[in-house]
Amino acid sequence: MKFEEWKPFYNEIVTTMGYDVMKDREAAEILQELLLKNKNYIKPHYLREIIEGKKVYIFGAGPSLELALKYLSFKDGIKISADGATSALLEFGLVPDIVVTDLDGRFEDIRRADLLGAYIVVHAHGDNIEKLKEYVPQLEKVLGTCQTEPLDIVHNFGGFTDGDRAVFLAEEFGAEEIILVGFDFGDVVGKWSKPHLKEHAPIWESKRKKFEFAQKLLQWLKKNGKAKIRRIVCHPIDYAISKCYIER
Ligand SMILES: Nc1ncnc2c1ncn2[C@@H]1O[C@H](COP(=O)(O)OP(=O)(O)OP(=O)(O)O)[C@@H](O)[C@H]1O
Ligand SMILES: Nc1nc2c(c(=O)[nH]1)N=C(CO)CN2
Ligand SMILES: [Mg+2]
Repeated sequence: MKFEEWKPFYNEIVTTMGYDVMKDREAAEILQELLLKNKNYIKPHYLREIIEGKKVYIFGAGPSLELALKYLSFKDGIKISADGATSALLEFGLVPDIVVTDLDGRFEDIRRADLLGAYIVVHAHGDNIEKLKEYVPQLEKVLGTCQTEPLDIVHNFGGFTDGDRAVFLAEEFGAEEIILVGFDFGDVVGKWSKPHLKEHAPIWESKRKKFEFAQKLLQWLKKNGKAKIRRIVCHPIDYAISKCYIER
């Protein structure tokens, strides 16, 4: 997505969510300085090499993620986890190829994924500056992103929440097919979404607004992008069996 296409979405997000544009810009500058100082940033073409022309599974943190990980194998594609979903993948013995995060998932798991070979796409925004300062120096292979104007080594491919940003990233780097897993949205937030959640939780107001933007952005991309985007849905049949299928 070009920055000019992203701008109207961002303006609406800032107005609805009450974000501070100057702080979002400051976060992007801080992330760029941290990456230059620690020399732990990667060039975007690394991601193109692994994504272009491929089937890409993108894992969100919705409640159905557990059933999908239990009953399906994801061997025939590249795996991108959105933040908290990284913990679930690791729990099921899968290592994501790429993690997309604003660093509010369980950091031990994000760092473990990095050490096991994943590229970590770290997003800078006005409300995660302290996390950037603490965690970015501990990572090895980072691609920086922001939601304001892109900088030399901090990119903006479009997208808002970790989940839909991962989808915009896959589109940007030429994925042929994108399959969403654990993208339930709805009224229940999956327990992997936040480190303090022990169980799936009823949705709170700011998260509901985030989900609305995420869904709107995904609709836009389905219409305007090149990749075919589909979703895996999983329903429990009884305590031992589940039915998972790809939505048409
Ligand atoms: N029901 C759901 N519960 C949790 N995540 C979901 C759900 N449905 C879809 N998702 C997607 O999975 C992604 C998981 O990311 P996660 O919740 O860890 O971080 P996030 O986007 O940074 O959210 P927040 O800003 O609230 O921390 C979300 O960004 C969202 O796009
Ligand atoms: N300023 C600001 N920007 C964001 C935020 C956030 O909490 N604050 N959360 C995001 C991920 O959902 C993406 N962008
Ligand atoms: Mg997050």
